[in-house]
Amino acid sequence: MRPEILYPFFAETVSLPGVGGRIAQLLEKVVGRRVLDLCWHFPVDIIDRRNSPKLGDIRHEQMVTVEVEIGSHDAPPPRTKRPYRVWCHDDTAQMQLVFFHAKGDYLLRQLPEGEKRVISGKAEIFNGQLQMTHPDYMVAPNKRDEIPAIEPVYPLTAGISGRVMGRIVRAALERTVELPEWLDPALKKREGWPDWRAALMALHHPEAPGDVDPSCKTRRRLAYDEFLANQLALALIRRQEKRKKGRALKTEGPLVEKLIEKLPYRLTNSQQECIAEINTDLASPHSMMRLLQGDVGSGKTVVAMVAMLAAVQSGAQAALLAPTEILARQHYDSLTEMSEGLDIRIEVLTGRDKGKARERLLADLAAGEIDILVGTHALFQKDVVYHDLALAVIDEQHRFGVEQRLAVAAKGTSGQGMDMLAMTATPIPRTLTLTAYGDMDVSRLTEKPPGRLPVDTRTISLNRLDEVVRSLQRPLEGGARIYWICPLVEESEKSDLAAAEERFRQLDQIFPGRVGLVHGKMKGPEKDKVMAAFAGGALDVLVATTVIEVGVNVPEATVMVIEHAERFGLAQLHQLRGRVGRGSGQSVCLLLYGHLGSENARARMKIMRETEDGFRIAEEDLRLRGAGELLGTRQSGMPDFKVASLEFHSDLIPMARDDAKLILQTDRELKTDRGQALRVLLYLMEQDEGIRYLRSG
Ligand SMILES: Nc1ncnc2c1ncn2[C@@H]1O[C@H](COP(=O)(O)OP(=O)(O)OP(=O)(O)O)[C@@H](O)[C@H]1O
Repeated sequence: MRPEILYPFFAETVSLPGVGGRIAQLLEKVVGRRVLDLCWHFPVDIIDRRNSPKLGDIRHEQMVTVEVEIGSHDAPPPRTKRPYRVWCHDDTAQMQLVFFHAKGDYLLRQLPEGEKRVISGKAEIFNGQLQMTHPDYMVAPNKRDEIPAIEPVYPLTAGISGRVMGRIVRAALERTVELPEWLDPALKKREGWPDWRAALMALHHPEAPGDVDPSCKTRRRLAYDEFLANQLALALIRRQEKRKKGRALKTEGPLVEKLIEKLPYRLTNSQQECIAEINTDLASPHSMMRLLQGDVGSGKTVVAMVAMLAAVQSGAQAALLAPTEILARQHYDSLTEMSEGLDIRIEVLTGRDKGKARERLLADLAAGEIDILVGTHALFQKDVVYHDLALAVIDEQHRFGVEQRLAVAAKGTSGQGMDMLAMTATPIPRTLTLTAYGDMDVSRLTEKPPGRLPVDTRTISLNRLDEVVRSLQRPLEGGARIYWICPLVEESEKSDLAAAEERFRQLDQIFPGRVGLVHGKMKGPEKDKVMAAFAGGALDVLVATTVIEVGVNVPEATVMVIEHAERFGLAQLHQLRGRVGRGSGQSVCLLLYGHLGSENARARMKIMRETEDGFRIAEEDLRLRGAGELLGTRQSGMPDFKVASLEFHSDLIPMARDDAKLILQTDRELKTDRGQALRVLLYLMEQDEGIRYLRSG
């Protein structure tokens, strides 16, 4: 149960003064529903109103607070678009105050002719005339104090102005209370970190530009708190899993032997090493928590299959969780193909399966008649009951946080530990794996199957689109298959779709009957049909939005065209490029760029040309990642943090991990004063799933 001291933090924003239903709704979109969410809504900049020059000294676009005398009002004739203007002056110059859609009476009251006023806002010089449009503040000189010297600038949403957002956040902060200190005093002292509430207040009341810098000390304290909560939660869950009686699976047996015998290729050394590491875990009576990290196309599927067969030949079941329906079905197809002649039953279950068929499948699953179940999140819904699930494989390009992990663990046979194998193609740098996986063990596929040629990557301006399209003729005649990826347009799936549809029509005119289109808004079966046609060679060009997840495996595809490549993050580009170069043919990746406005975009293109090494790309990605600049960063499979930023604070992660470990060694059930405070922290950061494993205290 959430401690009472935190109640104010979890109150709804509508309970705040000045927040009605409409504002609460708008807030929910960008910030969230609760007071707590407002606490984490930090300013990104400041407005400094301390500059108070004479009118004659003002520069264009300067933020100023000036004392003036109000002159004449120049109201526009009715029903014209002209703005309302008010003249004012000091002893050096004149300035025009400009108001659109203004109410004259209101302005006459606010700015009576002949009176002094203090005005604050951004001044501009327009055709030689000094003016200020919609000043932020207009007060009588004796109320000058009402104008804040420095104001925080918050990220906004349409419908809520900066002023209103500032007021709402301040109202939320007033509700907050000091919380017991959960930090180790020595650490706090060493880092020079403030108390928790003081840190929160300071971040919302910046006094200098440095105070809104995410790497400032105050922000680091709160980031550390969040990492600490994350690491503690993971450690608690891991401890709980370890407490369960694990089971030893038979890693050697007829199924695995047969599979390896009939594979059309030899396993790479790297695959063999990973299989050996996994086998050691499976064969031991402890639960496995392992991450299989392998670059795109490194052959993770067969490694997972070997592990799943170990479960099956031990008389138990295995499940494979894929991030999307397409991938679930693709995994299902490739596992089914691999299992030919093995006499096992593999089935697939996604959100699409409903009614009688689903019921039958669930009945068979509960009866133990299904050996391997592949699917999406539907695998872990409440009514899905396994006969005896021993291994869950999570092929994960998406979030795999604490909650997801618990949902998976809940499907094991009661009281028994379950083995978990997470697979990721995102080569996340080591420290970062800690945030998603805690101290999970890691196996790495460092080698790609032999005979793969490097992908020839080129960057080309979108201005040369026609040329690019023409150049596809040759490879198509040679039997190549081509992916054409249309970019994600921020927050408007509609226009994504429109762009993709237009490109589809255009290409279809040039290569009639050979082009297919898949996008996120399509129904599952429709998508499958197009994918199958492309995989089978009935279609040669596949136009797709990136919503179509990236894990597809069509070894015959050798050309990848990515439109507006500059809009993608490095990790995503790498993933997409990884769809080609999976067979023995020479592959090409064409990165079509629109506008390489930023340094960063140029750097990303350059790195893509230079290397195919996923680890190098991941490091560069992290280095270059401008917060919010990249689309689709969520796909990297990392948990979302509210305060901490992987870009600025990742050095704190190992510290938090060690701290969490030590805490649980010395205060196993979080019973000491600090332990109690840490419980509060876990609830505050909404990482409290692990608390239920503590003896009450
Ligand atoms: N040892 C091997 N020798 C030759 N080909 C292999 C080997 N292992 C796997 N493959 C083939 O390589 C291709 C890629 O394998 P797989 O789909 O498992 O990659 P992956 O690691 O899942 O990559 P991604 O994350 O990009 O989907 C498949 O066509 C598979 O049959």
